[in-house]
Amino acid sequence: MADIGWGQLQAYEAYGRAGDKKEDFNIISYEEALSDKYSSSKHASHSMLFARNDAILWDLYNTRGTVLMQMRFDGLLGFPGGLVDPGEHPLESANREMVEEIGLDLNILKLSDSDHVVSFVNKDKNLVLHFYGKEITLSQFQEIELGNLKAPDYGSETLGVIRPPLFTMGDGYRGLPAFLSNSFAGNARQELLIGLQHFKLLSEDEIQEAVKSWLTFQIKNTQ
Ligand SMILES: O=c1[nH]cnc2c1ncn2[C@@H]1O[C@H](COP(=O)(O)OP(=O)(O)O)[C@@H](O)[C@H]1O
Repeated sequence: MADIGWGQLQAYEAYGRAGDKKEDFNIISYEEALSDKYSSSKHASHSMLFARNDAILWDLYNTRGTVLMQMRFDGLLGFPGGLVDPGEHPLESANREMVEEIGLDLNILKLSDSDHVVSFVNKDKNLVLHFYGKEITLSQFQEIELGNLKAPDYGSETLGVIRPPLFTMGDGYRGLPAFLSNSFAGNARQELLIGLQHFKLLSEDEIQEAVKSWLTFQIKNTQ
C-alpha cells in the first residue's frame, strides 16, 4: 500500500506538538508579539473559556471553576485554537477556531483584545503563541458543552471537551496533579496554570502544591 504520509500536517510537525517543553517558550508582551519583529513567524492562538463554580463535590471538594479544554485528534490535551491563517489577526483566529472546534456562536460570545492573557515565543520553532481567556456563566458553559457535539470539527480535529478537576484529593495526587500528568499540546499545560492564576480560580500556593505533587509523582513513576 502506498505511504500516503502526513499530508498537510507534515508541514506543521516542525512547530512541535508532543514533547514541547515549558523552557522552549518565553513570555513576551502582546504588543511585541504583534510587532514587525514576529511578522514572519508562525502564530497560533488558543483560548480558555471558564465559569466560576462553587459546587461542593461529595461534601468534600470545592469545584472552584469549570474550565474548557479538549481532547485533540492526536491524543493530546489542549485548548480550542490553532494556527493563525495568513493575513488573519490572532484574535480573529481565536474566535474562528472556537466556532469550528466547539461550535461557539459569535453573536452571543466573542473574545476581544482585553481577553488576552499571555503570549509566548518559541525561537527555535519561530512560533508565537497567543493565549486568551474569558469568564462566562455556568449556564453558558453548559450550553457550549452540549453544542460541542455539533461543532464542525467535532469527531475529526477535536474529540470532545473536558473539564480539568481543579481540586486535589486526600492522597495529594488525584485531581489536578493527576490531570497535569497528561500529555498536552504545545505549552497548554503552562497556559492552564497561568489561566488559573490569572483569573484567581486557584491561589498561587494551591497551584504550586499541585505542580509539586504532579512532579513528585512523575519522579516516583520513573524510578
Ligand atoms: O492548547 C494549546 N496551547 C498552546 N499551544 C498549543 C495548544 N494546542 C496546540 N498548541 C501549539 O500550537 C501549534 C498549532 O496549534 P494546533 O495544533 O492547534 O493548530 P492546527 O489545528 O491549526 O494545526 C501546535 O503545533 C502546538 O505547538
